[in-house]
Amino acid sequence: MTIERVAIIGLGLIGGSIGLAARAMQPEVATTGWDADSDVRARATQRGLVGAVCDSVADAVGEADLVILCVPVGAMGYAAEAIAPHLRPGTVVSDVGSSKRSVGEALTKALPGAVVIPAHPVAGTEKSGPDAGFAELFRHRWCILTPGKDAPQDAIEAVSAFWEGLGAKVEIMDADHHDLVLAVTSHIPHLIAYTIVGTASDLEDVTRGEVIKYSAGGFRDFTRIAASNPTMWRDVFLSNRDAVLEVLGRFTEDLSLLQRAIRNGDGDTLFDLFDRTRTIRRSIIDEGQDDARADFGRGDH
Ligand SMILES: NC(=O)c1ccc[n+]([C@@H]2O[C@H](COP(=O)([O-])OP(=O)(O)OC[C@H]3O[C@@H](n4cnc5c(N)ncnc54)[C@H](O)[C@@H]3O)[C@@H](O)[C@H]2O)c1
Ligand SMILES: O=C(O)C(=O)C[C@]1(C(=O)O)C=C[C@@H](O)C=C1
Repeated sequence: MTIERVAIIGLGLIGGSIGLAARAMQPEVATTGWDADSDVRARATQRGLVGAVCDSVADAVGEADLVILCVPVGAMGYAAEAIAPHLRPGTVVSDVGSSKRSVGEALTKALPGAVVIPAHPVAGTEKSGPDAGFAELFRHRWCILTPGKDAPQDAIEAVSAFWEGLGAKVEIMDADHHDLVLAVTSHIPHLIAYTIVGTASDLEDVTRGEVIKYSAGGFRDFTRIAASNPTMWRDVFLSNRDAVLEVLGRFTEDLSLLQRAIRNGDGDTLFDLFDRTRTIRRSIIDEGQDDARADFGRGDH
């Protein structure tokens, strides 16, 4: 199948970035969009996030070959129910949710008989809303597709080609495996950042303002992550509960080992871990996974 018309539901950071990227890199594809928030629709029109920002969800999706739901994970089921009566036969429905098992189930339930190809672009920033999107967001970044085993191959290929056309690299994965991997690489790191910034803030009285005053280094990096969208991340943790709790259990065990090493003056344990993690950081840089962040200034502001 060929994708000639794409509808984007939710015109915040990710939906807006898809629209801008498609308009810049696949100008032959017509883009429509809709957002539940009228202020977002107005701003999306001003910024030209999609070719046409529609006044109704029906107008946005009615002619689409591909509809991409770009709303918080907890709203995916509602968004799918809203588009369901307006889809024509053959339209492929996808999403960009950060967790995949529960979203896939919600979409399949709300859209019986429709072709559903869940997706997750592993690219983003701590910003949100219609002003946050930019066309280069997905360049050189992974987009993971988690189609069910009965998903038609031509739809998988069409969605893959669309993402590759936005500059992304595509990988196919089982939804449960995705949720475990992303719990390790994305969800727990965000939880750790939220925790340390919250703990530091609670200690403000003890340190008499010095937490903020001297937050030039590592702590500042944590505050960027901890500034991420609260609605989005609440939904991610509630939707990926099992994998997050499993990884969190392992993490707290490892933290306890470090606690014991510090108490016992066991420098070898500390050094061995820090040496190993430095190697991991270097291998990530060598694989070029930091290129896009460096190129497009997504880091510290
Ligand atoms: N932010 C990231 O770094 C990142 C990266 C990859 C994937 N994601 C996923 O992308 C999705 C969107 O995240 P975002 O960062 O673009 O959020 P965002 O807050 O920037 O945008 C979400 C938009 O969805 C709209 N919306 C909410 N409910 C809706 C509904 N029922 N119908 C229509 N519009 C609705 C909101 O008004 C908002 O404009 C989430 O599922 C998130 O897990 C985010
Ligand atoms: O770079 C960031 O700020 C992000 O948080 C992006 C990030 C990530 O953890 O890597 C966040 C959530 C997504 O689902 C995908 C990407």
